[in-house]
Formats: sequence, structure tokens, C-alpha cells
Amino acid sequence: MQRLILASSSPRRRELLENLHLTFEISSSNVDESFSPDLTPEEAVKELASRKASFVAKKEPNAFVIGSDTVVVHNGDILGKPNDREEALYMLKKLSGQTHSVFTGVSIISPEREIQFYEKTDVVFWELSHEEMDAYISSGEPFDKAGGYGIQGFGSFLVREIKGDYFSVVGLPVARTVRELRHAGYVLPY
Ligand SMILES: Cc1cn([C@H]2C[C@H](O)[C@@H](COP(=O)(O)OP(=O)(O)OP(=O)(O)O)O2)c(=O)[nH]c1=O
Repeated sequence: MQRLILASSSPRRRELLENLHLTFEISSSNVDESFSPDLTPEEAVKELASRKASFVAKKEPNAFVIGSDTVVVHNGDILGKPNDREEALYMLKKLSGQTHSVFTGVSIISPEREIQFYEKTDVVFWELSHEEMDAYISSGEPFDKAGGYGIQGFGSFLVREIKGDYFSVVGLPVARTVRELRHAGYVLPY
């Protein structure tokens, strides 16, 4: 019997994987999320996804483990999660009226091998007024999210257009993930 483990403490990633009708367990991974500034965003998200999956795979060598990491990139700057109101405001001002890219990296570690990939989605924001940014920050939503917003929640009012996988913006490119799981040798029920 194959076991599948999601190496994440993100409730959004859990919900996205639940949509796929797969049986899986959750194990959060406590890893250092810093990375070298020499890495490109695609390298950085794959590296962090791999660190998260490896943390769990070391304890569970017979399971299939999925790790994932998301960052927002605007004009070459990589934006992680804002630590306070000021940082959240800085990010929203930067993204207002502009196009940015969301990179989500995924690592699948099977008993035999590791598969890494990433998805890039471009997101266009409406021009935001000070009142809108203020209300959004006061909702508390920016703080546990890369780039300081969540497309799936209240933050949906910020978004004008997207090009790419919506689910990757939320934290896990699910369609690509099932396909890569199959490549890794995981037997899907469909
Ligand atoms: C841009 C964007 C990000 N996010 C979230 C996805 C990720 O949970 C988070 C980025 O942080 P991550 O470090 O990728 O993930 P995490 O710390 O939340 O969870 P874990 O490492 O345990 O798997 O930002 C949204 O929920 N909606 C969005 O629109």
C-alpha cells in the first residue's frame, strides 16, 4: 500500500490536495526558509520545496512526499510573507496597478527518486487606493501569504487578470502535481 504525505502546515495546500480525491497524511516540516540571493526565483522555490519534502522523507523513506513553496516576484524582487503592517503596505504599493509573477515550486520524493518542477503564473493587480490597501491590511489576510495577499480570499478584489494556473497562486499547482505523482510511480485511483 503506497502512502502519500503532504509536507506542509498550510491549510490551503491541504484543501487543494483534498480536492484530488487522494488519501494522504500531513506532516509539517520545520526548515530554514532562507536561500542564496544568487538563485533565480524558479531555483529558489524548487530548492525550498525540496528542503520541505526531504525533511519529511528522511523520517518516512517508504512514502511519497510532496513539498511546495510559493514566492511573488515583481521587477526582479522576490517577496515572501510580510512581517508587519509596513511591510504589507510596501508590498501592496509595489504590486498596485502592476503585473507580477507567482512562482510555486514542488518537490515529490518517492522511495526511488525526486521530481522537482515549478509553475509560473502572471497576475495583474488593479490600481489600489490607500483606503483599499488599508482595509485589506486591517483584515489580517496579508500576513501568512507570499506577496502579502491571498487571491482566494478577500484579496480577490485586488486582482484584474491572471495568466497561468490559479491553483499554483494559492499554493499548489494541482493538475501538474497529479501528473508528476504518476510519473514518480504513485498509483492514482483514476
Ligand atoms: C500569492 C498567494 C500566496 N498564498 C500563500 C500560499 C502559501 O501558503 C504562502 C507562501 O508561503 P510558503 O512558505 O510557500 O508556505 P507556508 O509557510 O504557508 O506553508 P508550508 O511551508 O508549511 O507548506 O502564501 C496564498 O494563499 N494565496 C495567494 O494568492
